[in-house]
Order: sequence, then structure tokens, then C-alpha cells
Amino acid sequence: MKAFKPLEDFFIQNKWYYIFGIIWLLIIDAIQLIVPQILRTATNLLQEGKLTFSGILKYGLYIILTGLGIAIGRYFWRNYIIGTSRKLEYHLRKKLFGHLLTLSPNFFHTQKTGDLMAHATNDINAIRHALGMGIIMFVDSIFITILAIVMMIRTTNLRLTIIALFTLPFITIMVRRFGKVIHNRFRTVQEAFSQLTDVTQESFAGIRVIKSFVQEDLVIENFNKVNENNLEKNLKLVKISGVFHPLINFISSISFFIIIIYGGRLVILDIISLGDFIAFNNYLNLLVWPMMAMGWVINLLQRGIASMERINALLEEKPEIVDSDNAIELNSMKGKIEFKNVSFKYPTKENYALEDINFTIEEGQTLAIVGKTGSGKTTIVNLLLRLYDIKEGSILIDDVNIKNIDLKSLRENISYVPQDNFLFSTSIRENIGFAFDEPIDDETMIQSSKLAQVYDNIIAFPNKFETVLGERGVTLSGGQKQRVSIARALAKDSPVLILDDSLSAVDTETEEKILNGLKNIVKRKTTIIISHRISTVKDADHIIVLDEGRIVERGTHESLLELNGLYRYLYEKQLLEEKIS
Ligand SMILES: Nc1ncnc2c1ncn2[C@@H]1O[C@H](COP(=O)(O)OP(=O)(O)OP(=O)(O)O)[C@@H](O)[C@H]1O
Repeated sequence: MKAFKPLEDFFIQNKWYYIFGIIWLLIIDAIQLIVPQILRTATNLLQEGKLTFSGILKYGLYIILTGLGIAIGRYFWRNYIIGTSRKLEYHLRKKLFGHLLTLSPNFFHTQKTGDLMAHATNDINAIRHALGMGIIMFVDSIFITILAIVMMIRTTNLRLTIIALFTLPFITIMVRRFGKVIHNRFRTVQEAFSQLTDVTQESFAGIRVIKSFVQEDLVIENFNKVNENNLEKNLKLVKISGVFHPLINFISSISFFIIIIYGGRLVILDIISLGDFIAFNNYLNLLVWPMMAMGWVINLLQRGIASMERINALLEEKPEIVDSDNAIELNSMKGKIEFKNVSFKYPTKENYALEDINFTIEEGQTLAIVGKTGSGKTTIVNLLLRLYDIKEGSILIDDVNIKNIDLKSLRENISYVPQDNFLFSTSIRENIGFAFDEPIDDETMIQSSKLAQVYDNIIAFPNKFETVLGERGVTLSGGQKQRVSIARALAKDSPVLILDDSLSAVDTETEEKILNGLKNIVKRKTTIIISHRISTVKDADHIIVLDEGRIVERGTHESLLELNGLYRYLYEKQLLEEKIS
């Protein structure tokens, strides 16, 4: 139970819902226990020939009234307890999601998205069940069991009660045993189903590759395999459920069998009345559910605790990158950037991704970084944005170590166009205005999309800036995506602009237009341009050439060409490629 400690605040805040829910639950339990008494009186009167038609109507009415009372009470406890467990689910999901977003990218590199999704769905569901239905079953089964047994002993016969109760605990044992197996099989059904959805989703997403490689048969064969697996797992679940329910019915019918034989004898011998016998059967019937509930409740609680422990482990995960105690806010960043003796290894790697990096970019200057793939270009940006922290060397902005700059203010002062151009499945307007809390104003949106040379494309769509992107919307070309991503960064208008291979998917003519358009902006900002293409970087104030994590050459376009080194080699190779194409 210690596992639920982090939810203490929630329980305190919602204690009245739980208390009212439990009170209603107890009220309807008490009403349920009246029904056998009504039947007892009515039957005894019938047997004695004292019941008139109006009497029958009266007792019938009592039964209906208890039914109504139970229905009303159920409505309230469902609302109070199940409703609160839904709030708990919302609260926990919000807390977990909010916490996960504080964690560093490295955490997401080491965790599978599927596992995180499973925590956010299955584990939170298990906690909701334990603290919703679990509580209800627990209170209900204890209360009904005690009261029904007391009523059976007090109003009918002790011996009959002991005999009748003999088989009932087997129901609890069976529910416990079968409950575990059913749960495991249910989980494999869920896994098989999610495998089926994954394969289906991937087949539709990759439809162009499948068709162009004429591999429809292979894909159908794969699909059939997972579909068969799903069927097999479902049949296993059906089989065990098929045994479980009749078995429980059978065990409870043994009790009724004993009662009919022994209780019937007591009626014949006139030790108990027929009304007692009927009431007793009713009490016994009421006891079957709590016996099952006891079994379920133990399983629900065990699963809930295990899930809560997994969620707690995630909630205790500390963000690797946090503000230092004396972090300062950069309200008007000028944009001088300095890397001093920076060396860096990714936490999961043995080798250095960057070694002994030194450079300075003065306010308003442009630095270009070129180098072969995997040479460490993006890593420089990752470090500047503090997506990873360095242990060797220092990075300064406006002469302040970035470790001493408030993280939010550091990132707010940098407009970044990432290499993967990730866009959200919302409208183009919302994507371009992503940096703002309020909807973006038309002027900024239009201006930045014009500068990114994507305005004409956007207004050619029927819904223009309201065009929704992604699966249920328009699919943009690689180059259009890059340019929307550039527009998003330009709209943010921060003192530092970083373009990470952001023009690779556009043709050289569009590239030229974008670079020309950016000229005025770039003059005002400190800019880092990462590119494979020399044409993109040739006008930069400084160019550094990276190779295997080290700066091997540096200078301007002209001075680097004169060096006759890697830069010149890359330049000539690209000239040749251009000529050939
Ligand atoms: N998150 C990460 N975890 C571990 N290693 C990484 C990570 N990101 C990059 N690396 C490794 O660090 C090295 C430098 O990668 P980086 O992405 O900086 O190269 P790049 O020059 O930007 O390459 P490209 O031009 O292909 O984008 C590579 O060996 C890469 O495999």
C-alpha cells in the first residue's frame, strides 16, 4: 500500500467523494439484506393462508421499492467512486506526461516509446481499477458477507449456515487462481492485437514501398501470421473463460444442493419455516458475489500496486539537465557564442562524438559547419541547446556559461530548424506559430512563410494556412516540410538562428531564394548553418570543417579553398555532381 503514497494529496482532496460513495454503497447493501426478510414474511403468511391479494400487492411493492432504492444508490456510488477513479486516472496521466516532458532526450533514447505508452495506458488503467472497482468490491464484499452471515445465523439456523458456507470459500480460491491465468491470457490478447495494429499501420504507411517492390504477397503473409496469432490468443482466452464461469456456478450450486437437501429436511421436520428457507436461500445467493469479489479484489490490488510501483519509478526519474541554483535569465541576448575546449561523448557511447572544439561567433555573425555525415555537426547544436550537458570544456553565450543560464530562457533565445523537420498533425498556422502561447498573428505568419519561400505553396492549398497536416490531412513534400519548419523558426524571431541541414531537400534555385531572403535577417542575428552543400555555406563569416568529431579546417570560403584540404575536396565533388546532374 506504500506504493500509493504519491497519490496521498489526491485522496485528501477527494476524500468526501470516497466517503459519500462508501456510505451509499453501505446503504444499498443494507437494502439488499431487507429483500430476503420481505420474502420470508410473505412466504410465511402465504403458508399460513393469511395473505390476501392486497397483502401480496403490498409485499410486491416493497420489493419494487427496494429495487428502486438499490438503483438510485448504485447511481450515486458509481458516480462518487468510479467517477473519482476516472479523475484519478486523469490526474495521474497528467502528472506522468508532465513529468516525462521534463526529462532529457537521453531518457527517450534509452526507453522504448511502446513501453512508455504501456505505462500510460495499461498501468494507469490497473491503478484506476484497483482504486475504483477494487475499493467498491472490498467494502461491498466484507460488509455483505458479515451481515448476510449474521442474518442467516440469527434468523434461520446456525448449523444450516455452517453447512451452506462450507463450499463458498472455494469460489474465492478459484477466482484467485483463474483470475491470474485470465489476466495473463488477456494481456497476451492485447499484445497480439497491438502487433496486429502495428503491422496493419506499417503496411498502409509503407504502401508505396510495398507496391514498388511488388511485395504485396509477402506483406499479406506477414499479416496472416499476426492475424492467426491474434485468433489463437483469443481462443485461449475464450477457453479459460468458458471453464471459469460454469465452474463458479457449479461450486455455488453445490451449496444450494446441500441447502435444498438439509434445509428442506428442516422445513419438513418443522424446525424452520418455509419463509426461513426461502430467506436463507436468498442470503446464500447474496453471498456468491462477495466470494467472487474477494478473489478479484486481491488480484486487482496486486496488479494495482505493481503498476503503481512502475509509475513511481518513472516519476522518480530525475531530469539530467536542470537549472543551476544561480541560473540567470537572458532577457536581451546579444548572441555571442563561444565553445572552449569542448569534448563530448553521448552517454550510451564509448567514443567521443566531439573532441577539443574551439570557436567563437561574434554577435550577428554567421558560422557554417560542414563535414561528412556523422562528423558531429548536429552534436554541436545539441550541446548549445543543452539537450545534453558537457563534462569537458565550456560553452558560453554572451560570456555566460550556458550551465548558468536559465534553461527556458536559453532555449527561447534560439530559433532552431532541426534536421528531421518534425511537424505536428495540426494546421499549418499552428505549426508556424508553435513558439507562441497565443495564436500567431497573420502578419508574422505570412512574412515568415514568404521568407521561407513556402507562402505560394500554402496559399495554393484550398484551406491555405488552415490546412491540416499529417495522417488525416495534407502530405507535404520533403522540401515543403523543410520550408514550413524554417518559417516556424523565423516566426520565433530569436537572436540566434540555427539551420541544421535545413535546405537539403530544396533545389539550388529555391535555396538561393531562401538564402537571399534571409540575408537581412541573418545580418541581425547570430546564425549557425549546418550543411552538406558548399553552396549553402559559402557566404558565411566563418566556416569550420568537421571530421570525426574534430575541427580539421577553418576559415572563409576562399581561404578554405586555398588550403586544398577536405573543404576543397567536398567543393569539387559537389561541382562535379552538379555538372553530371
Ligand atoms: N543521441 C545519440 N546517442 C548516441 N550517439 C549519437 C546520438 N546522436 C548522434 N550520435 C552519434 O554521434 C556522432 C555524430 O553525430 P551527429 O548527428 O552530430 O553527426 P552529423 O555530422 O550531424 O551527421 P549528419 O550529417 O548525418 O546529420 C555519430 O557517430 C552518431 O552516431
